[in-house]
Amino acid sequence: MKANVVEQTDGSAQTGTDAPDAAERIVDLRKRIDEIDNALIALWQERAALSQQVGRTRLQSGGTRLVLSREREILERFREALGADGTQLALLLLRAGRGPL
Ligand SMILES: O=C(O)C(=O)C[C@]1(C(=O)O)C=C[C@@H](O)C=C1
Repeated sequence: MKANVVEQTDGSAQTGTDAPDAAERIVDLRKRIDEIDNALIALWQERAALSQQVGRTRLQSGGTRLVLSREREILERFREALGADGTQLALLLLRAGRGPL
């Protein structure tokens, strides 16, 4: 393994380049990537909690655990926007909320 693919002593991952300008740019770009990842994690958790609330509300009112037409709508939206990966992502999102089928 190359020395520049291990972690630095401060715990941050190395940039993978020895060129200082490129390393600086990479560190900068990674800041935004980390912000986006944190936002995605928070949104993921919020969505799962909302989905569970919807499920509880429906079950307590005598309704069904799932609404497959709604799931199809969501899967289609993600597929249209992101292609096959979107479908996989939507399947994971749905599972995070309502649990496995
Ligand atoms: O929208 C609903 O009716 C939900 O229960 C939420 C949700 C979802 O996570 O989006 C979860 C389960 C249902 O089968 C459909 C959609």
